[in-house]
Amino acid sequence: MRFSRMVNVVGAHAAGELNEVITGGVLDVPGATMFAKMQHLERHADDLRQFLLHEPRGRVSQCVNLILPPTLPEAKAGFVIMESEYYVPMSGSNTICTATVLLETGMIAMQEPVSEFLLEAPAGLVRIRAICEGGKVKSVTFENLPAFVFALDQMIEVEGLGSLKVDVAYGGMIYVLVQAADAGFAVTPDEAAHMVEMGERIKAAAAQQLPVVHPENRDIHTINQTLFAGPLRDEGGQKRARNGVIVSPGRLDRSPCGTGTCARLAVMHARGLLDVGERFVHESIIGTEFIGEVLGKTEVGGLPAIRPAITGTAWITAFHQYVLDPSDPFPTGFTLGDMWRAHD
Ligand SMILES: O=C(O)[C@H]1NCC[C@@H]1O
Repeated sequence: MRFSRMVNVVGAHAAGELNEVITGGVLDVPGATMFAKMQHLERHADDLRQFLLHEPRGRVSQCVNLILPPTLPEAKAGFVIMESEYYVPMSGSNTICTATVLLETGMIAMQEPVSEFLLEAPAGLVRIRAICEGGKVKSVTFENLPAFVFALDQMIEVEGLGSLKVDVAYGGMIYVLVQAADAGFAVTPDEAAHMVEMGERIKAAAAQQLPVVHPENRDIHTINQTLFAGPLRDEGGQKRARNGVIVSPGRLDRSPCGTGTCARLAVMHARGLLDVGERFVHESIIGTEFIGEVLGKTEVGGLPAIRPAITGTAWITAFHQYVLDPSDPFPTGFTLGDMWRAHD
């Protein structure tokens, strides 16, 4: 049998979120920057993303990353992040999985006890510091691109919820942040389906009523994730909170969400709730954790911003070789509205 496509993929999860990594079977992609490579895939070669993420090969609650040669000489590798419906400039759980797979498969030489290198995401350079022991990546800390607040305490109208107070912030993607209690949620697993329903409605309402554009990259615009923020707690001097992020086309991030955590760090810092040098433990709806930290202050396009860092751990789950039989009627898969919510 001759297959028309063979793609090697390493399965990995960070804090429960499955973010697989393509390690073979795909050549370099045209584009002078990682962002341009991402746009090339989006506009001219989206079949790879659909082949891997749509059914019957993929599932709605996963992402996949394509490792590419970097365009910036200081980076060890580049990667493009593919999600269920689109490409994103940055993602926390995907960065942790990609760094772990690069090190644990030897694509980047592991140094124990600490491996440090730069990865080139579409949004820019990300500094990786991985704690390694006995061939295992025990944790990955990455310094994200600067995170900043677009607006605090905005009122939006949401069908079925009425008026809702929200914040809007960038953490690698653009988030609408809602106090979970204001929408009636405690961020517990039994609420997951209802949170998705409401989160998608809040996202659509916020995207329409609060248009925003990244001040330095006009191709990054529009709110595309909802973060339900659980109440801030202080446990023995450690600040922590639960949260739930609704990812398109309508499912909960299994991890505490790295980019969402960065957006929340920016909001907390802007409200005086978290200082430079302070750590914040963010918990997911399934009880897993990422640690966030404000490394320093900076600015983006004239807006005050922070330099956030996120720490988490990933585990390899599988080595797949996905193939396409030329007679397969679903070369780019399919989606069905029982799990893949349809959008208006
Ligand atoms: O950690 C994050 O930033 C994300 N996790 C899956 C969806 C988001 O990209």
